[in-house]
Amino acid sequence: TVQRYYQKSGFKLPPGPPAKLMVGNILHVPRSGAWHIFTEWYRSYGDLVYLHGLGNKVLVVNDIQAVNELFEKRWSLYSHRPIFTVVGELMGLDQSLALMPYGEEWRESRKLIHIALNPGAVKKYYGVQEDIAALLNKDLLDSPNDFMQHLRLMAGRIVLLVTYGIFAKNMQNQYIADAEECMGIIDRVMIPGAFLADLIPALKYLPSWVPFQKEVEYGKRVLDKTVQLPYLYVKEVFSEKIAPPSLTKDLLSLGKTDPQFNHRAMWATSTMYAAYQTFATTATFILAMALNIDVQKRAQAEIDEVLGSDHSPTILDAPKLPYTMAVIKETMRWYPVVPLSIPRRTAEDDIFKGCFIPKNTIVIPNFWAISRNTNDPERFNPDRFLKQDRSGLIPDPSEWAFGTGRRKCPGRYLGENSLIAVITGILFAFDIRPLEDEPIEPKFTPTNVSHPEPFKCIIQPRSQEKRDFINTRAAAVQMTEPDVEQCKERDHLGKIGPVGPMRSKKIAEVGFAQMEMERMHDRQEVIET
Ligand code: HEM
Repeated sequence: TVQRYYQKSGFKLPPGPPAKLMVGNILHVPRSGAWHIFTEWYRSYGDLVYLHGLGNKVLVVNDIQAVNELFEKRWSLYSHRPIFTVVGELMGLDQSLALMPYGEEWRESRKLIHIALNPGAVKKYYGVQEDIAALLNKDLLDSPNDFMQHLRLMAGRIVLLVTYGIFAKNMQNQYIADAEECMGIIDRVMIPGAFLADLIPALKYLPSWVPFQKEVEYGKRVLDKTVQLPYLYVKEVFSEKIAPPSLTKDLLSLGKTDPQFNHRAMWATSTMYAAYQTFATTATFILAMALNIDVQKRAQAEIDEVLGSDHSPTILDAPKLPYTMAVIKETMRWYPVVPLSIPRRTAEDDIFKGCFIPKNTIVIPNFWAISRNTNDPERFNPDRFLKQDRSGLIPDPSEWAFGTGRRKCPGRYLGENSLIAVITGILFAFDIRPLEDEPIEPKFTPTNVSHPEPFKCIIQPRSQEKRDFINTRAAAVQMTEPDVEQCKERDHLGKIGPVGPMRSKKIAEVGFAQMEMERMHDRQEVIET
């Protein structure tokens, strides 16, 4: 079909690596960490790289101007999401705002989430974010070697507090544990092509008897729990008039009771997966600081000079700390944690830069290539964001690392504030350095949200005074975890029935297709090597 349209339109498809054999070149893309190979292809083929195979069409866009032109100016064509057969259709995640197709339901859900996440509304969470940053510092003081775990808890705590008003004492908190499990699954399966059923949706109807179906069932169960339980908890305490401030409380206060609203509100508030991005960015920051002591010292000197040593930074101090803010921007540029964003899908055929882009093409903005499009890209250099004349320089990551156009990240203000609270708080209190006998080799996970692989470094309070300060500040935080018994699945599940429309009855039949395609994939590799 592509060929026919292409001939009819008289325009060429964008360039790309040649399709090979039956399965085409999509299967040549590593199933994860694809941004590296995409960026190599960018160097060979240019801003637009086209891949196709098995009836799938993928356009990788490697240039920020081109991404803006498509997603902002041509939003009506470029605001759909791909159909993720496995994680979306089969597990049910296509009911969430992030994967929903563009349209009325998406608009209504986005309006709801905007109530709590717009630039004005997020101000009411400054205190919560600063308190969580203070608790993080206390955890880093008590067990610095577990810093990755502490960053995870910090990120989960912020999203849980903002969306549901629930404080989590530790990672064993039921909601955090469910969300972690859920995010692990999403991360593994959300890369297009991670499951071959995503490439060949029709195969989900083939008969099957193998483990893939179990993964789908399991994923769906975990997703249901993660979405339902905290929402239902807030509903319960809201009816008792004891719900603390939160996005869910704001929505329940609208007084709508119809099942459609309930369903929409529950899915709109289920943004726990967003905690992963905050965790990934702060972990990247720790890594960058351990590798760039001079940058760290300069930011600490700025914080000391502007704020003195007995006043921990607040989010409102950000404008007074330009170098520290440049460190945050450079962290987001040096390693963009969502290197391929969340892809889009074309609603209709289009012509762009003299090339034909067919309807239903998956469009992937390659943030990784964009982040490398600057002088000496591997060097961690915050100064690149301080130059007076920024023309010709890489744009500020807040203009691209959260996406662009109508589906740009609605959590960006909240996310940026979390980064400010946490990063300035750590720089204020701690020195970070590598172990003397164990140099750090930076490695990142090849997952959809990519973060540093575990590494070792020393995180120490900068002085006895700072140590005392960390303890006093953390002791001042007044938060308690709600009764865990109320979080238990048995209290809530089943009260409102299935979370969404009934899913395909053929779920049980996907496995065989998956296995068959895996075998084809393996065979393909054998043929090529
Ligand atoms: C450092 C933190 C974060 C980064 C780097 C980030 C990045 C992104 C990116 C790249 C997208 C895709 C946008 C596009 O298609 O153009 C996105 C979407 C989204 N983000 Fe974030 N995000 C962050 C934090 C958050 C937070 C804290 C929340 C909510 C509490 C959130 C909620 C969402 C939602 C709901 C979407 C889907 C929007 C839609 O499809 O309409 N994000 N984010």
